[in-house]
Parts: sequence; structure tokens; C-alpha cells
Amino acid sequence: MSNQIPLQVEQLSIRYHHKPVLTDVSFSVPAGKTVAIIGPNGAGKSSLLKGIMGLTPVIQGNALFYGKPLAEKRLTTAYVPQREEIDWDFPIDVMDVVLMGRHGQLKFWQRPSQSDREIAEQALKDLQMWDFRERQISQLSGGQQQRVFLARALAQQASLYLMDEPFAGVDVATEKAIIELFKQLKAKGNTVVCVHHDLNTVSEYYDYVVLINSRLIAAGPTDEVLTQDNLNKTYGGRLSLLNDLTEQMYRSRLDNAHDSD
Ligand SMILES: Nc1ncnc2c1ncn2[C@@H]1O[C@H](COP(=O)(O)OP(=O)(O)OP(=O)(O)O)[C@@H](O)[C@H]1O
Repeated sequence: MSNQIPLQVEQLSIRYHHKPVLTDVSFSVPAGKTVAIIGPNGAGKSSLLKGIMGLTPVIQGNALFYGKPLAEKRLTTAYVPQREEIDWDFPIDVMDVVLMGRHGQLKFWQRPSQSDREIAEQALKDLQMWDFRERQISQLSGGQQQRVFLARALAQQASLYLMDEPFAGVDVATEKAIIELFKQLKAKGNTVVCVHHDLNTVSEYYDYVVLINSRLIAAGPTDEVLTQDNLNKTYGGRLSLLNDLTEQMYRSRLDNAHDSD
């Protein structure tokens, strides 16, 4: 029987120039869920995703994708980097960016087929970016750029999606589009793992959380793991801000509960 765990991280450690950034991090995430990786600035969240994707060297440990190394699961694993890491001046239009999501499925001599184009078209429509398909990516707003890269990941038709801060700096419409995308992916049994910054929205958007601060603090279902004690351990000295945030968070959770009564 094939392994049903989409992502299993085992004793992963990363160092930059001899400085430890992540030490001995192990956790696994369940299938068909949204998962937030949270922690303070510099905690190693982006490095964790990059280490998992083989984009930065790891000094120890590894990641398994449905029980297999990345090399065997690259086609079904989509990665959306932080927006700042992309060269937005690169001369390419929106449709061609999204078609890049299909390239993993093609042999090097093949051009995208009609079916690849239809998949890209649907991904652009799902993210309300179809009307922009001929626009150069340099001529898009930040939220539109984010949607294009999400459409590219969607066109890949992966089963595991790793996204580095997809909500960073986006407008309300894009935030809603991303939430819809999460629902759509989950409905198909796919798993979404995101670095996330806004503590206020964690419990609303994610089923599962991984708390990181150079080491793993906790991982598990949001209701069980997102406790004041774990947040204190994760964010250390930034408690006054944190208390405000957690208070807001619990208030919003209560409001949501009342709304659904
Ligand atoms: N390529 C690199 N070379 C050297 N140091 C790096 C590199 N990338 C990240 N770092 C350092 O590693 C640490 C962790 O960075 P990382 O970006 O993984 O943290 P993060 O939790 O994603 O932070 P943020 O919330 O600010 O995005 C930081 O101290 C950062 O300065």
C-alpha cells in the first residue's frame, strides 16, 4: 500500500555559513488539510520550505513525499516561492508563466498541447486572471502577480502544494481568491502547506499548524496546538504584542462560533 503521508520531515537541520538556522526538525502533515508554518521573523520558516524542496543544502535529515524522495514526486509537488524572490522584470506574459506549470509533464522536445493550454486556461479562470493572459508579468499589481504564480502551481495539478507566504501584501480580493483556492484543492484531497504570518487568521484558514523557532516547538491540529503556552514558547520575548494578537484571535474564533450558531 502506498504511503498516505504527503510530507514527512525527518530531523532536518540547516546552517548558513556555520550558523545553525534549523536544528533537528521533524514533523509530518496529514493529507487533505491546510497547514500553516508559523514562527517569528528569522525563525527559519522559508529555509524549512527551501530545505524540503532541495533549494538550500541541508546538513542533516530529509523530507519524504508520500514516503518517497522528492526526485520521485517532483511532478506532484508544487512550490510557490515568496513574491520577492521572483524576477518580475523577466519578459514573459501571464499565459506562458502558467504554462510553465505544465512543463514538468512534457518531454524536452514537446511543446504544450491543447490539453495543457486548457488546464492553464482553467487555472487562470479559477484565479480570475484569464483577462490578463497576454499581459507582461511586470505590468501586474502585487496581488495579480501572486495569483499568476498560484495559477501556475494549480496548472501543475500537484497533490502537495508548498507556498511561502501566499497572503503577504495582497489585497482583500486576492486573499479571498487564495482561500477559495485552498477549498478547491482540499476538496480534491490535496494538501496545502504555507508559511503564514498573520496570527489572527491562522485558526480560520488552517486545519493544522507547525510552530517553528529554529527548532520545532509543536505540530498538530490547530485547535490543539495553537495555545498561549506554545505561542509563548515560539515567540519568546514578544509577549505583549502576542497577547493582543491571541486575544483578538480567540475573540474572532468566538465570533465565528456565534455566527455559525
Ligand atoms: N541564503 C542565506 N544565507 C545566509 N543566511 C540566510 C540565508 N537565508 C536566510 N538566512 C538567515 O537564516 C535565518 C532564517 O531565515 P528564514 O528566511 O528562513 O526565516 P523566516 O522564518 O522565513 O523569516 P521571515 O519571517 O522574516 O521571512 C535568518 O537569520 C536569515 O537571515
